Amino acid sequence: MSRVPMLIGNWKMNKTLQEARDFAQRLGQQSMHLKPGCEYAICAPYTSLHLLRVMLPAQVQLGAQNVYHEVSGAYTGEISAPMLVDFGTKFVLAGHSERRAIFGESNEMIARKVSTIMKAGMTPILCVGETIAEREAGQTEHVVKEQVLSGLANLESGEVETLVIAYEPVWAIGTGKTASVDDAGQVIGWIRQILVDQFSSSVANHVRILYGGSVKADNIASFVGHPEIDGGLVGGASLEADSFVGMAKAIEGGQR
Ligand SMILES: O=C[C@H](O)COP(=O)(O)O
Repeated sequence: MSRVPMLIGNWKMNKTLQEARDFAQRLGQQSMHLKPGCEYAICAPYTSLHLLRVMLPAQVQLGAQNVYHEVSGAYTGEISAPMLVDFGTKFVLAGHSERRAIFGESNEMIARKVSTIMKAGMTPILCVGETIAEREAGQTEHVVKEQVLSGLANLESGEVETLVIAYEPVWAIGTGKTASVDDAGQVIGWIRQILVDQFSSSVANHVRILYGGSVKADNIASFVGHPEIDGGLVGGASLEADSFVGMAKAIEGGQR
């Protein structure tokens, strides 16, 4: 089956309101380049969500970078899924390697977030990927399998087929080093096989699996051109509207 490719920006902890406004204005001026054959979203800091909801071109959906698994209560500093739904948020990242490494999120916590996001009617983007030490020790397949299976542990098959997975080798994030298209395609192929074994071929064929790690306008088409890779989760290159549009054009111009 053919899956609609995705271009998802992750701003991480970047942009004041003025900077977010400048981005949205510039993107709006070029929105004719955001063609319907691809799905677009920006995962912004909470502080920019309202502004982006108002200002982003209609083709670009709203995403958040994190959520807490409880709905309300005494959890100082946290944001719940219903609060994100209020802003019109469609996607929420779960298990980004920066959350795992810097904030100590375990596979179990990530699984709770994934089901919370799904139950609230939003789409989780479950991020998985090995460190350089794990890759060099030949553990990539094992690590990714554990992250995928534990991340999805609280979902039914019908829920799994609507979610998005992002394979982001930790050593390729923000470093300028990308995985080769073949290596990324191989790991994403393993992930799809895990979904076949655990759920069914039909579920596995629906799930979009993205590559992330130093993706930009001049390399995204080669990733999306690989039959297993359904788009990009992009950090640095999503911060400028021109570069976001450059990636959209590259996907549109690529062979898929
Ligand atoms: O979520 C995005 C990834 O961490 C990739 O970031 P990057 O494109 O800056 O390498």
